[in-house]
Amino acid sequence: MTSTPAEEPANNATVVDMTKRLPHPPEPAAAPAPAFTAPRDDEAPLIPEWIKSREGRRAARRQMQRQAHNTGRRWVRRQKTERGHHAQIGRGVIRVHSWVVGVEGVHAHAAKHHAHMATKDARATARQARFTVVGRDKARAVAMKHQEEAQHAVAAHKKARREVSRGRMVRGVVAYGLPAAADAAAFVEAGWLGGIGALATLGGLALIGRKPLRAERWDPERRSIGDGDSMNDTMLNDAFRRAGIIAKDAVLTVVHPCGYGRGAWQATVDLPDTTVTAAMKRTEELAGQLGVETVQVSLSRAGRANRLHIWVSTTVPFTGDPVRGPLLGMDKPMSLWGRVPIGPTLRGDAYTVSLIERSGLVGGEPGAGKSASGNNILLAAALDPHCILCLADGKGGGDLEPFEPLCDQYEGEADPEAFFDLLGDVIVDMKLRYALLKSLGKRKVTEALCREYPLLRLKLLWVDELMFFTTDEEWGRKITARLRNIVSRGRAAGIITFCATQKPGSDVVATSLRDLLSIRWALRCTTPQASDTILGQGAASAGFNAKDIEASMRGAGWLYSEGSAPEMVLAYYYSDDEVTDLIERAYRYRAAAGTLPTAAPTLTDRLRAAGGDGVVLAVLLEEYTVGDGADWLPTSVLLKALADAGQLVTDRRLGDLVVRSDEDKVKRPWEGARVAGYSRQLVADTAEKWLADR
Ligand SMILES: Nc1ncnc2c1ncn2[C@@H]1O[C@H](COP(=O)(O)OP(=O)(O)OP(=O)(O)O)[C@@H](O)[C@H]1O
Repeated sequence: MTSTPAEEPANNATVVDMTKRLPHPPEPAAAPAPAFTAPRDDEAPLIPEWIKSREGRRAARRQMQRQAHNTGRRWVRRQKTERGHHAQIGRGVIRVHSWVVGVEGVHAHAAKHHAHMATKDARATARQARFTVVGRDKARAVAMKHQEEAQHAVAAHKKARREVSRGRMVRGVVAYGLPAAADAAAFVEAGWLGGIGALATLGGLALIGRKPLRAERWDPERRSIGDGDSMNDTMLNDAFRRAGIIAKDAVLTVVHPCGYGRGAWQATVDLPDTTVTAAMKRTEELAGQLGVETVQVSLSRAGRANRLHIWVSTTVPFTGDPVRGPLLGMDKPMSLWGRVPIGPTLRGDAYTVSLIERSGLVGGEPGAGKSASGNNILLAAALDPHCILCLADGKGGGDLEPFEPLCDQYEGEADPEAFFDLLGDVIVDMKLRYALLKSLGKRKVTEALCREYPLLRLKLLWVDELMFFTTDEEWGRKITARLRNIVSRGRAAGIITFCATQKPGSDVVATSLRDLLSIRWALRCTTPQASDTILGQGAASAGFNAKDIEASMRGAGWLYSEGSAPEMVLAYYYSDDEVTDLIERAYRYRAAAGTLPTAAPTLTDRLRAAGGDGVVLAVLLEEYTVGDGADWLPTSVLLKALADAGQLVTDRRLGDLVVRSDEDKVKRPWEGARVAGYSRQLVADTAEKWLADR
C-alpha cells in the first residue's frame, strides 16, 4: 500500500513511520571553514593544505624513511655486483693506469722485434761476406747495407723507448701527481679537508670506472675483435653483411657457436645464398670489419659448398719465436718416400708434404725465408741416405755450401754453363733410368725398385735462385729447355726438381716450366701479381695472397701441395748450428749405408756405362790420353787401339760414327808420311752428343 501525500498525517512528530531510518543525532555546530585562498604564484608551491598539517608531515616523514631504507638496501645489494662503488673505483684505477701506460709500448715492441731481426740479418750477411770467395765485393756491399739497416733499426728502437718513457712520465704526473698533491695540500691546510679531497679522488675514479667494459655494453655497430670484443653471432652477421658476403637482410645459420681456444675465435656457419669460395674472395673486407689483419682470418670449407669454418686469431700469427723442426728429434735415417714435415699451419696443425712424383716452385721477396724454408726439404732429403743430392746455387752464396759433401753434383759458382752441363748429366741419368725401367718392364720408380737398383734411387735436383741461370743471355733458354725436360719426364724416373726464386715472373720461370711444377710455395711477395705467378692466376683474389703476409712473419707462406686450396704454413726453422748438426748426422748415415758420393763419373765412365757405341767412343777417347797425350791421332792408331780392346771396328764404321768435315779429313804428317786421322776434340764432341741423344 502506498500512501499519497494527501493521506499523510498532519502531525509528523507524533506518528512514527517505521519504514524510515532514524535520523542521526544532530551534529554539534562546527566552526565555519575558513575561506580557502590560493597562494599567489610568487608565494608558495601548490601543495595540498593537508601536507602542511601534522598528519601530513608525519606521513611525509614515514615516506622518506621508507625511501632511505630501500636506497640503503639497494646500495648494499649493488656493492656485490660489477656496478658497486668499489668495483667502479677498481675499474677507474685500472683505466687510469692503462691511460698512463699508454699504447706506445706496442710500437716500441715492434721496433724491438725489427731491430732484433735486422741485427740478426746483419750478422748473418757479415759472416757470409767473410767466407765468400767469389763475388766477395758484392757480398760485402750487401753486408754493409744490412749493417746500416740494423743501426737504423736499433736507433729507432731506442727512440721508441724514449718516447714511451716520456709519455708515461707526463701522463703519470697528470693522473697521479696532481690529485696526490691537491689531497696532501688540503690535509695540511685542514685535516678534514684532506678527507674530503680523498673522497673526491675516489669519486672521480668511480666516475671514470662507472661503466663495466662488457661486450653487451658496447654499441653493436662498433663491435670488433680488434677492440678486444668477443666474437658472437651478432658481430659475425654484422661483419659478413658489411663485407658484402651476405645480403643486408640475410642471416648466417650457426652450426657450431662462436668459441675461443688456442688464441683464436672459431665458429662454423652456413652461408645463405653464397658459397665458401665466394666468401674467401672477400677475406680482406671481412678482416677489416672484424678489426683485424687479413692474415688473422682464415676461412675454410667445412664439408659443404656453403658451410664455412671461420678462424680469427687475436694476435698476428707467426710472429713469435721460430718453431723448432722435428728432424732434430729423429734418431734414425729418414725416408723421402714418407712425408716431409714442413711446419705448423695457422690453426696449429703440423703440415707435411709428399715429394714422390712431385716437383716444386718456392718464391718470395728477398729475406722472406726461402732458404730457411727450403732447408726443411733439403735436410729431409739429406737425412735419407739413399737420396741422391744434386744442388745448384744461382746466388753463388753460401746457403747450400754445407750440403756440398753430401752432393753427387754441386754447382755453387752461379756459372750458367756449368749448370747447363749439370742438367745434361741429369738428363743422361734420367735416360739410363728409363732404359733400366724399360728392361724391367716397369713404368715408374717404386720404393721397392729404388731399394733394389742403386741407379733408381730418388734424386733431388734443387736449384736456388733460378733467376741467375734462366735470365742469362747465352744459356738462359737452353737451361729452361733442359729443366722443362727434366721436370716433365723425371718425375716417374724418381727425379724430384725444386726451383727457388726471388722473382717468379715469366721472364725467370717460363710459363711452360712453371705449369709443370706441382708444389707451389709462396712466401711474402711484394705484389699480388708476384703471389699469383707462384700460386696460379686468380689465387690472390680468391683469398690466397702472399702480399698480405706481414714482414715480421718470416718463413710464413701459402703452400699448395695437395687438396683444394693453399694453406698458410710457417716453416720450421733450423739455425746454422742445427743445420750443421743434421748434415753431420746425414754424413754418418750415408757413410754407414755406403752412399756417400764418389768422384763424379767421367765422360768415359758414362760412355762405358751406356754400352754399345759408347764403349767404342770411350776406347777412342782413352787412346788420346796415352803417354803425353795427343790432340790428333791417325785412323790406323785408333783402329788398332779398338782391336786391342776387343772392338772390331772398320775404317768405314769409324767414319760413320765420328763424322768429319772436309777440313777434318785433311791429312797430317805422322812419322814421315801424311795420313788421315781424327782430332780428340771431334771425338769428345761426338761422344757428348751421342750421350745426350740417347
Ligand atoms: N721459418 C722461419 N722462422 C723464423 N725465422 C725465419 C724463418 N725463415 C726465415 N727466418 C728469418 O729470416 C731470415 C732470412 O731468411 P732466408 O735467408 O731464408 O731468406 P731468403 O728468402 O732465402 O733470402 P734471400 O732471397 O735474400 O736469399 C733468416 O735469417 C731468419 O732469421
